[in-house]
Amino acid sequence: MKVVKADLEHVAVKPEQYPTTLLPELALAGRSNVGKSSFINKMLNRKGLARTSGQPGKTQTLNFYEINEKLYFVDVPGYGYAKVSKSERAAWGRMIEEYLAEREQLKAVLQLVDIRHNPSEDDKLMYNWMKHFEIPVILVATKADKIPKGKWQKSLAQISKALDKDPLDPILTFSSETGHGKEEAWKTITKQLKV
Ligand SMILES: Nc1nc2c(ncn2[C@@H]2O[C@H](COP(=O)(O)OP(=O)(O)OP(=O)(O)O)[C@@H](O)[C@H]2O)c(=O)[nH]1
Repeated sequence: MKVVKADLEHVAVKPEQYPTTLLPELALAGRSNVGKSSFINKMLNRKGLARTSGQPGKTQTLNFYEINEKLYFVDVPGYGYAKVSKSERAAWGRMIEEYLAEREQLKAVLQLVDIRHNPSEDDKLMYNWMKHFEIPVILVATKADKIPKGKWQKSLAQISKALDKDPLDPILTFSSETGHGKEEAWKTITKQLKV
């Protein structure tokens, strides 16, 4: 998809602050530091739109990016960041759960995992939880430039196995560094969201 317009339109911590439009939404989830902000910026051709900090755990709100007046990317705060307190973690859980479990406009979740590592317990919990709620998941293995291309398939197979991935959920490779996987990701997203 050619992105002609992309802006952060809504920042929410509760449902009253969600957009009132009926555009389809794609939520983006992943461990802190997995490369979510970099993914968003690359997909939207906008360098500084989503913050890339190198400091994990920064985003604590649901950020709605409206794209071409057709769909939203919803940036969900990264999970599995060790330094947040128990109460912060609980608040995070409630906010995310409220959104993921109840939002009508949510058509799919794009879950990012690092291609170099086996999925963490948090990755597995998140994936299983989405499957429990019957939300389609698009898995994206990030930082693909960090391992040789010859190892990609093996890593994808390992990740799929560890997550007990539903065969219907696509798994793609991506690099924000090189732009690899961008077209495929857009194809998969537009198909899933029917936009
Ligand atoms: N080599 C390489 N580095 C990447 C890639 N994607 C992200 N990074 C680096 O990984 C670090 C984390 O990236 P972010 O995009 O800030 O990660 P995030 O998931 O948004 O982090 P939080 O804000 O903590 O949720 C940064 O130093 C990025 O430059 C990639 O595809 N390749």
